[in-house]
Amino acid sequence: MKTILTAAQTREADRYTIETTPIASIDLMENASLAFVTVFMQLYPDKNTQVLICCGTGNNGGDGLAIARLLQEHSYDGVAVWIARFSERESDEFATNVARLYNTPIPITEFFTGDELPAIRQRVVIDALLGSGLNKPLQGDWLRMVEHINQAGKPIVAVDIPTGLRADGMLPQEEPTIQAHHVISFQRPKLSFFFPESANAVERFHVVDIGLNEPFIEKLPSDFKLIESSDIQQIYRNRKPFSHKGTYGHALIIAGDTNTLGAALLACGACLYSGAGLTSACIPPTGLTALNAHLPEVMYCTEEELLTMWDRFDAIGIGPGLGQRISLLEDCMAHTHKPMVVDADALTFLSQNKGLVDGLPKHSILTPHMKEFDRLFGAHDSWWDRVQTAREQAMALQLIILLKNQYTFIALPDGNVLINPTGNPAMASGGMGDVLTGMLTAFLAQGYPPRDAAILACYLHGAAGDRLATDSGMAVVPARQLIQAIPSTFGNLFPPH
Ligand SMILES: NC(=O)C1=CN([C@@H]2O[C@H](COP(=O)(O)OP(=O)(O)OC[C@H]3O[C@@H](n4cnc5c(N)ncnc54)[C@H](OP(=O)(O)O)[C@@H]3O)[C@@H](O)[C@H]2O)[C@@H](O)CC1
Ligand SMILES: Nc1ncnc2c1ncn2[C@@H]1O[C@H](COP(=O)(O)OP(=O)(O)O)[C@@H](O)[C@H]1O
Ligand SMILES: [K+]
Repeated sequence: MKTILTAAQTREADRYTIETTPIASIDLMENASLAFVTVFMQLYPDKNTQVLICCGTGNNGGDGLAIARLLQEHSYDGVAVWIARFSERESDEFATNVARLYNTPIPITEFFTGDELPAIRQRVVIDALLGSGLNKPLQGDWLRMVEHINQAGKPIVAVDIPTGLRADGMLPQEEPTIQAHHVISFQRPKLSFFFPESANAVERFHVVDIGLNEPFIEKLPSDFKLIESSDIQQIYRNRKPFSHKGTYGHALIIAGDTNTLGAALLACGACLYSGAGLTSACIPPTGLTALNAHLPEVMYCTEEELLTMWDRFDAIGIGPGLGQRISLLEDCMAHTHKPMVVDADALTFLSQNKGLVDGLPKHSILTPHMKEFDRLFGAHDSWWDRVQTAREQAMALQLIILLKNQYTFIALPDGNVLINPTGNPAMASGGMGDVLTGMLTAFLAQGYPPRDAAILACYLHGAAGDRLATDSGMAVVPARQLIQAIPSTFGNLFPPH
């Protein structure tokens, strides 16, 4: 897992690296600029691309100047530089890079307060106006320049962070920023990239290693950790020789009502395809034919039969499409003390009966989307506040709260908040959450501790969606199709020995 840093911690890591390694600040800037250029050249391999690099006079601007020089050295002949001279101050590294740039043929135009800004004719703009040194909202000439660049309608590639965007997670809704198509960020993604309020500023981000001291970074205190594929490799257990269905647990999905049976089928399908040894479905009798037709591997269980069967299940997932059958949640809580997965209608029921939340088995996994979360824990104006509440409630209630979004936040009882990096907007369609519930239940049934089950399910759910969107070119990924992609996603990540 990678620790996500605040802007202040990044400066600390910067300082520490310079003090303890034989590398000068200007060379660190050169590393960063080289790393930027490597990714930029993959994005825009045509060396005839006309590129305008807009620089401030701090270190972000210093990066921009070095990038201009490096692109020119790589035979990009149409590079031009603008320098925004709206501040008296310039950093030492900026000054060094200006001097270096004057030894090249690259045209440089400087703009002072009130200067008119010419039309932008280049094909791509690199934004190196302000970086993580931002300490107030944009205004005056800075704001005018940022709006001018956005209005040019050209693809923008931001250096480290789009100008105007705060690095940390607390983001006011209305602050103007550069609207970047790509952000090439140094060493770590900024925390703000994972919050929906940054959607206008960041379309896609890439992270490049610039050589900051990793052991130092990983010791810095942070509540936020980014899940990586190596975590999944560590957690996931391949299926064993001589194992049988009993090895992989018996999962129960309590879901569906007369008109919402699809949700139950999706959750059961996901549970089956995620490797539960046995899957049982407690659905209404009207759904039996559909269950047999669509998922013959899944067993049916009536509400009455449940009364004598609770002990047979290794894990229970409850809620998708449960509708009027919601009293089953209380039955379930009365009879099982194992961590369970609580989703959808079961969450709504909890928000109407808040006293019940305390009675959930410890380390149960709650999977609210934004609206379900706010119904349960109160309205929130920003995602930062919502994530803070998730963190506090996960600790107070000793539950795992999966706050679902493009980047799902996994708030753990120990106060850590894990961020899942996989998934994409092709997955934004009904039933996707039901699939996640099925996956979570399957991993609990297979004996993964709840924290590991949460990490595995979120990561693989998103990774399956990414495979379909990226490798198979699907613009929209229906939930049913995602289920079918689960086994091959496992297979690709963990090839059998
Ligand atoms: N850390 C690393 O690992 C490495 C970092 N590197 C690079 O350094 C970048 C950070 O550089 P930085 O600290 O010089 O700040 P930067 O963003 O250029 O701002 C400059 C000055 O602008 C000002 N200012 C602030 N807000 C403002 C506003 N709204 N409107 C107007 N002015 C505003 C403020 O000065 P003040 O106004 O407070 O005097 C601030 O000091 C980082 O993003 C990365 O690109 C790499 O080179 C290599 C290694
Ligand atoms: N833009 C997106 N990028 C990645 N994942 C997404 C995106 N939109 C939705 N998802 C995922 O799809 C699921 C949606 O859950 P939910 O809203 O409960 O769906 P439903 O109730 O229709 O089953 C979540 O796991 C969420 O992370
Ligand atoms: K920038």
